[in-house]
Amino acid sequence: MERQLMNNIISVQNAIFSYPGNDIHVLNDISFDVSQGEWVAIIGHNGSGKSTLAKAIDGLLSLDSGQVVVDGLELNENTVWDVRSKIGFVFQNPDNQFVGATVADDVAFGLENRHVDHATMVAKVDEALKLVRMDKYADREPAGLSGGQKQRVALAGVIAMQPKIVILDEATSMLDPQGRQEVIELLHELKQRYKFTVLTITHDIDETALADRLFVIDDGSLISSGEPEKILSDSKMLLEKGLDLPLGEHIKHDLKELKIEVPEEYMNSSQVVNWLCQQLSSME
Ligand SMILES: Nc1ncnc2c1ncn2[C@@H]1O[C@H](COP(=O)(O)OP(=O)(O)OP(=O)(O)O)[C@@H](O)[C@H]1O
Repeated sequence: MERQLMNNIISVQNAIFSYPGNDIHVLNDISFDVSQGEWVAIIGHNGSGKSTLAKAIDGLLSLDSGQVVVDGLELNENTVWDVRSKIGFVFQNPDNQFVGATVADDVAFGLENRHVDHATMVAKVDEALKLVRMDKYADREPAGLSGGQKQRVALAGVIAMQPKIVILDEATSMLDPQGRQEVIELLHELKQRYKFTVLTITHDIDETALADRLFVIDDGSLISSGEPEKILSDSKMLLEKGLDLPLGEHIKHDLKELKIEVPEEYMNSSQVVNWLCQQLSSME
C-alpha cells in the first residue's frame, strides 16, 4: 500500500523479448514497478533472463512488445539516450567498460562528456575513488588491476555520475567476501545519501537479504516478488528453481531433514546460531 503512494521510477509492462533467430521468449510477459529510492535484488537460475531484463531497461535492446518507462520517459529510439543518462550500469566484466588510460581518467570519462568543470571533476573522481577504496590506484592503468579492483573502479565511475538509477549486473562477483560486503554496505550508504534507485542482479543469495524487494525470475517470467525475508524463507521454491539457500536457511533446511523443528520465519546465520544456543541452553 505504502509503495503505491511512492513515485515509480521504473515501470516495465508486459515485456516480451526473443533474441533474433530464436522463438523462445527470454522475457515472457514481465510486468513490475520500482519506486524511487528502492533497492530491488533480482535472482534466477543461469539463463533465466536477468541480464536481458536489465539491458531492456537500459535500452541496450528493444522489446518485441510491451513497454519500459524510466523516470517518466517511455523508452523508444527517440528517448534512449535520455533514459541511459539516468542509469549507471555496471556489468559483470568491467574490462568491456574501461575507456581511460588511467583509473582516474576512466572514472572522469562520464563527467568529461557532461562538460563538468575541471576542479569539480577532480573532486568528484577523488571522492568516488575514496568511497570504493581505490584512490591509491588513481594513476594506474585499469588493465593492470585485479578483477575485484576493476569492479570497484567501474562502480566509482557510476558513483561519480550520481545517476538516479544504478544497475549492477553481477558487479560484485569478482570481489572477495570482505570486498563484496564492503561494496554492498557502500551501496546501502549511497542509496541513503543520494537516494539512488538500485537494481542488483546477483547469484549471492545472502546479499539479497539487504534489498527492499526481491524478484525471482524463472525462464523469462517473474514468478515471485516481495520482501526478501519472505522469499528467502521459502526454501522449497528456491530449491525447486535451482537457487541457493541463504546460509541461515541452509542450516535450518539441514536441521529439518534431521526432523528437528525450526522456526518458519527467515533467519540469517547469526540468528540461527543464537537460536541454536538458546535451544542447547534450555536442554541443560
Ligand atoms: N546475445 C544473445 N543472443 C542470443 N541469445 C542470447 C544472447 N544473450 C543471451 N541469450 C540467451 O538468452 C537467455 C537469457 O540470458 P541472460 O543472459 O539474460 O540470462 P541470465 O539470467 O542473466 O543468466 P546468468 O545468470 O547466467 O548470467 C539465455 O538462454 C541466453 O543463452
